[in-house]
Amino acid sequence: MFSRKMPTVKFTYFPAKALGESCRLLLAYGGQEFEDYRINPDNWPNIKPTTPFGQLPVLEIDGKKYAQSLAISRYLGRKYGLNGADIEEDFLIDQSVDFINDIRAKAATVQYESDEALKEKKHEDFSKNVYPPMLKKLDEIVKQNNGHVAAEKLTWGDFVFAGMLDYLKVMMRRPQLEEEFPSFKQLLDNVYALPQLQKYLAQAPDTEL
Ligand SMILES: N[C@@H](CCC(=O)N[C@@H](CS)C(=O)NCC(=O)O)C(=O)O
Repeated sequence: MFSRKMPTVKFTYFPAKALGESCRLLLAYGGQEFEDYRINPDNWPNIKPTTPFGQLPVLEIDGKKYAQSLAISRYLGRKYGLNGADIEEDFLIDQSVDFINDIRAKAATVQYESDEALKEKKHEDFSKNVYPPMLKKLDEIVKQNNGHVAAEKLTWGDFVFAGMLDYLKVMMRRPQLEEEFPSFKQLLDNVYALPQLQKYLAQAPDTEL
């Protein structure tokens, strides 16, 4: 009789949701026990050289390291049956996730601008000209997919959106985003109400982003 040893799983990220939360949520969804290692940012210079790309998050399964938040989310999504039914659905999930990541990247150019005057100027410009059409498009996609990012069903792409939303809200300075777009609230509810997530959510530290 073979007995399969449970893998040792560790997920390392900063003490934030941001790019890490979709992975944590997916591990919880998969019923995978894991060490939720939220590093003290003071230790980052020591940890950085041990990571595959000098960045976090990093997932470790029995010592093997997996990097890049979206690649990890896609991998866990496939592992736990949250991918598409065929390559057409997989494409639609990837397409929406890439678009969500485009929104994040735009907002990050403002958030991480070091020149304060330029930052404010950019924020004003993006709030008027960049975010509204992107958010409108995402709203259309989520409405067309009945509260999901693609394929009219729960996929790993929904976890990417749900995990990243607080980060987007802070960077875009739009705390009322779900009120502005009830479809986003529907999507969040579709993820956060999942029974598989309740144990994780009950003990996860509350972080702003
Ligand atoms: N494309 C990467 C980006 C990762 C990334 O930018 N990580 C940031 C934190 S959110 C980081 O590690 N920053 C510290 C550094 O680059 O030294 C991913 O999605 O995982």
